[in-house]
This record gives sequence, C-alpha cells and structure tokens, in this order.
Amino acid sequence: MANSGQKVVLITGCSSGIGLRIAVTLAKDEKKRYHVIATMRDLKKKDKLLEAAGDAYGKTLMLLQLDVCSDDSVKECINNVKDRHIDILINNAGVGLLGPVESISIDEMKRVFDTNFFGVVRMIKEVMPDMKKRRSGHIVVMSSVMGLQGVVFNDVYTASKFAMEGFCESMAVQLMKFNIRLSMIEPGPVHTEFETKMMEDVAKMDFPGVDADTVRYFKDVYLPSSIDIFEAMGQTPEDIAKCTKKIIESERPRFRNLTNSLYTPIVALKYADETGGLSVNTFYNLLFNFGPLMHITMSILKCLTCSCLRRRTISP
Ligand SMILES: NC(=O)C1=CN([C@@H]2O[C@H](COP(=O)(O)OP(=O)(O)OC[C@H]3O[C@@H](n4cnc5c(N)ncnc54)[C@H](OP(=O)(O)O)[C@@H]3O)[C@@H](O)[C@H]2O)C=CC1
Ligand SMILES: CC1=C(/C=C/C(C)=C/C=C/C(C)=C/C=O)C(C)(C)CCC1
Repeated sequence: MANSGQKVVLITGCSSGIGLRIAVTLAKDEKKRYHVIATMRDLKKKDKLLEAAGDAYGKTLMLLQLDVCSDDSVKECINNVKDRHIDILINNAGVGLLGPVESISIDEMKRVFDTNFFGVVRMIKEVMPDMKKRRSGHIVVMSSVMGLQGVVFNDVYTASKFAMEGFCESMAVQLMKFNIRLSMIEPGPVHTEFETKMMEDVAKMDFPGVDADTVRYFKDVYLPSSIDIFEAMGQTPEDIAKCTKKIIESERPRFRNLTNSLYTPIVALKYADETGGLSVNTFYNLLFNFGPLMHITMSILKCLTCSCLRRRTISP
C-alpha cells in the first residue's frame, strides 16, 4: 500500500534488464518517494528482481503479473491497483527483431508490434482516464535511438518504435491539457538480455528465401559492426535507470530524452539534412566502405570511454 505522499509507479517488463533496474532504483530511493508496482508477464521469473530489490520488496516494491499483449491481463493488473490510481506509468516492456525481412514471417512482425506498439497503447488506454480525472500523471515510454533513426537489418523493430514515437508525439498535445506529462526515453545500445536474446536468435537463423549476398551483408558486415557499436557505446541498465529517475523528478521533463551522448551525433545526422540522404549515405559508407576503419574507430572509442585509460591518465 502506498503511504500518503508516495507516488505510485507502475513499470512493465521488470523480469530483466532496464525494467528490473528502474524498479529497484525507484524502490530504493533514499527519500522513499515511490511505491513501485513492478510487473512481468511470467512471475516465475521474479527471482532476479527480488534478489536485486532486497528488503525493499514488500515495502516500497510490490509485484504484479502483466502481459502487455493481453487486454485481459492489462485490465486485471490495473484493477489490482488501489483505486486504479497510478501517478507514473513506465512503459518499458519490449522485444527486438533482427535480420533480413525476406526470412521473417508477417506473424513474427505482428508479435513485435503487439508488444512494442500496441502494448504501450493498451497501457495508456487503461491508465489515462484516471490520470485525466485527477488532472495529474506522468507517462514514460521506453523508445530507442531506433525510434528516431532506422538501423539496417533492424527494419521491423525500428518501425515499431517509430510507430510509438508518432503515437506519443500526437498524444502529448491533448495530455498536456490535462496536466499529464509524456516523456520518451531513447537509449542507444544497452547491455541487457535484449542483446543476448538477439544474438541467440541470429545463431538459430537459416535465412529461408534470402539471397547469398544479403546473408553475407547481414552476417559478415552488419553483425560485426553492431557488436563493435555495442562494445564501444553500450550503456548499462543502471545508466538508463538513473536517466529515468532524473526525468520523473524534473519539474519540466523534456519530451525526448536521448541517454547516450556518444550516439547523439549519429541521430543528429538525420536532423542535419531534410533530404534524409545524409544518414542513409553515412550508414552505407560506415558499413560497406569504412567497415574496417569503423572497427578501429570503435576500438579507439572503447578505450577512450573505458576506465583503464582514464586511470592511467589520472595517476601520474
Ligand atoms: N537493450 C538495448 O540496447 C535497448 C533497449 N531498448 C528498449 O528497452 C526496453 C527494455 O529492454 P531491455 O531491458 O534492453 O531488454 P530485456 O529483454 O532485458 O527486457 C525486456 C523486458 O520486456 C519484457 N516483455 C517482453 N514482452 C512482454 C510482454 N508481452 N508483456 C510484458 N513484458 C514483456 C521481458 O519479459 P520476459 O522476461 O518475459 O521476456 C523483459 O522483462 C525495451 O522496450 C527495448 O526496446 C531501447 C534501446 C536500447
Ligand atoms: C550506429 C551505427 C550502426 C549500428 C548501430 C546499432 C547496432 C545500434 C543499436 C541500437 C539498439 C540496440 C537499440 C535498441 O533499441 C551501424 C548499423 C553498424 C552502422 C554504423 C553506424
């Protein structure tokens, strides 16, 4: 039960990664400002969260089952919240999808949209009426740099995040009229199970219906470069949890929130050129013409951002 003055925060997708870390970070807030309702679709996966939450569990953190792809589960979950009163909704649940579209079924694509786009729509539809009645609330949506700019071979995942960005950009205007804030968070690569799940999926792929060149571009060009990017720029779930906490605590939260300054110039390419060609040509060149150079550049970037170098430069 939330104590008076505590804000009720409901977070989706807390069994691992960013959602788990946001739930624990808010539940362990030193001023105990939050009553965290951490949700997951399979409560058998709760151990990692409960271990990280420690003695906050049962005090500032509680657990509820929630599958954002099920209308009934969404309704049932919110009905289990006292007075259906949620101050902050954090839509974090999401799934990736990688590879040549020729070998991806429409059903698989629909599952990604059902989670990443319709999952957020279901939650907002369920929670928004109460926030409107109270003229108060904050809706946070975990988008991605791929909600701002496409990345090759991430076509459908990118589309699902673009869809969410467009939905939120439209919703934000009317929500403002009801004093409800809407914030999008756009992380670049983050080291979570998201990455391992994608690599596991790729290992199992046999690319039916895909020509040999496309398979080669995916496996021998894109994948090594994306591993470089993850290594050189990858943030931690803690980084994203800290950003999220800052956003929900700010008086006037920004609508869009990129979390990784190393990635900002890459997204900036898109806004620097209204013809849209700059980012397409840059990505093309980085991948197909400067692949090896990019590998070296990323390794240097990794050194510049890792602590060992900083330690050497700091100590005389
Ligand atoms: N990792 C990255 O590089 C980036 C991730 N993001 C976004 O961050 C969010 C969290 O991903 P991340 O923590 O990295 O990855 P994880 O795979 O670790 O976490 C994803 C979470 O979403 C849950 N989930 C999946 N489908 C559903 C569903 N139908 N209902 C409820 N929960 C569901 C998963 O639960 P289960 O354990 O049951 O599968 C899991 O808890 C996603 O929206 C992702 O798009 C954005 C930018 C970068
Ligand atoms: C930047 C960049 C690349 C890869 C970007 C990647 C891999 C981003 C991953 C983002 C994630 C995982 C977001 C999840 O929501 C390429 C295509 C290698 C080409 C060169 C520029």
